[in-house]
Amino acid sequence: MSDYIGLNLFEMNTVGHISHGLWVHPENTRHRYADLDFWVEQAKLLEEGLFDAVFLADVIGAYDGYRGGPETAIREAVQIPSNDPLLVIPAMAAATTHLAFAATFSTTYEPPFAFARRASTLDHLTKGRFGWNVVTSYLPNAARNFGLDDEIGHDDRYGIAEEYLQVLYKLWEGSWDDDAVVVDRGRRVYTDPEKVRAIDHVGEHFRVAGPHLAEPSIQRTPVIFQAGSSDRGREFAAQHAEGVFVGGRSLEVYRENVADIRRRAVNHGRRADDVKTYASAVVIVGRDTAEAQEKASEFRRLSSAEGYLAHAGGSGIDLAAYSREAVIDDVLAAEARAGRDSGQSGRRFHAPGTTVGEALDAVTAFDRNPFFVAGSAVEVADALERWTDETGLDGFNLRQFLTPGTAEDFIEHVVPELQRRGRYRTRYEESTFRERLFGAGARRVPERHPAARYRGGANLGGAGADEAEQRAAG
Ligand SMILES: Cc1cc2nc3c(=O)[nH]c(=O)nc-3n(C[C@H](O)[C@H](O)[C@H](O)COP(=O)(O)O)c2cc1C
Repeated sequence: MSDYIGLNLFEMNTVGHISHGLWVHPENTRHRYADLDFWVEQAKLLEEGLFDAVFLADVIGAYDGYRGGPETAIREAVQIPSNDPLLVIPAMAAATTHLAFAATFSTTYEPPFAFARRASTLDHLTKGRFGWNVVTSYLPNAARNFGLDDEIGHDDRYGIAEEYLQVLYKLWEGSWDDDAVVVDRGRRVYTDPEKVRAIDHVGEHFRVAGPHLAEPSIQRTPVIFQAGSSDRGREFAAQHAEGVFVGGRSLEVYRENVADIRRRAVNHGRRADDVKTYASAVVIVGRDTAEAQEKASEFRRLSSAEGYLAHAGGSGIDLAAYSREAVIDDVLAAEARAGRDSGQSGRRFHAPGTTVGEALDAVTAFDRNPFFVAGSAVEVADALERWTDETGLDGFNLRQFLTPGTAEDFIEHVVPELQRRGRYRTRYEESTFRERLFGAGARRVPERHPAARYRGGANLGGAGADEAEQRAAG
């Protein structure tokens, strides 16, 4: 593990991502999210601050579970209005040379072929600085936007995601040889057809002929991120992810979850350090403790409890509809009986025995996050060091209160402090995303990653071969 603490800015192409209500703050510029200059300015700032990456979340539906409709989310700008995360990346890439870009895209609703090409295009345009956060989506409204009456069941969504990745790996890794493009003007051969092949994938969910339309990009497979917290989600992450967002109620639980994901990765034939682990960092920094605390009070005052409730209700469970004394476990059991998927919300709403009232307070209070620091640069750096050293985490996704204020403050105050301690880079070295995480030369996934088995056109064809192998592996 590198001594450097990894740092991504947690973003979304929207007004209100996770700090609800703060768009009203006079210094917040979130209302500019639809202006390309907003993204270019941010990218330049983050590159000055030597960040690893900007990480773009995404959802493809409205949060309509709270009070029976989307009105609160719409009024409070809770992830709506929102724009496509992929489309702002080329502009940010053109304004920078090192900063990487991880964007979220769902495996549940759009078939894989078009996304394979979009991702390859982004990896080309960013010169190997593209990463993909694989999600299966959790909003019931998203299902209705894509022709379904309701969400596909949680584990079935992961089943689809497995096959989705198989198709992508075949296209990215197996369809074109590295030396396929020859650009031989004399012989009039642009690409050698012998070195480009169909994938002829026939599976339970997808039939994709190929060949891939994009030629090999620098990384081929983008750096894969994942944030699953269920058992199924962790297994998926352990097989595929190179960066994992870990959650937990306390430092100790983070430590267990980091160890758990590494153990699972090893069980899948990977190395423990093939997976980088990240936590959300909720940081408010000031020139001194008092200034930081003052900012925190102001953020508390401007926060929107309704916005947080609309966000929490997006999974289809409206906690506010229950009495404060009700116990979460009973609520989730009742919701499950009513056919609603309570897995994700259940984990979000915390420990067994928690009441609805306690959960509502936690959901609406940013300072209940296990990693919350409002303090001086020294205090913030102390906390970042302690957490990485005591949990095995590799880095953090910095949550924004103000744009660009949160990142500016962090870069002005915390970055130099971490650099003094030898815990933060003083210049970029490698500029592809995977090399930034795994060192010089690691542009492509390693041999032990499941994408590598399609290299050179091996193992293409139906999904049957993969399934037989998985069964044999137990
Ligand atoms: C830091 C972080 C970022 C996430 N970003 C997104 C996102 O942008 N879009 C999305 O649909 N889900 C997102 N999720 C939800 C996860 O993909 C996942 O569904 C959730 O953690 C529950 O895990 P499970 O799917 O294994 O039940 C995120 C989760 C975390 C912890």
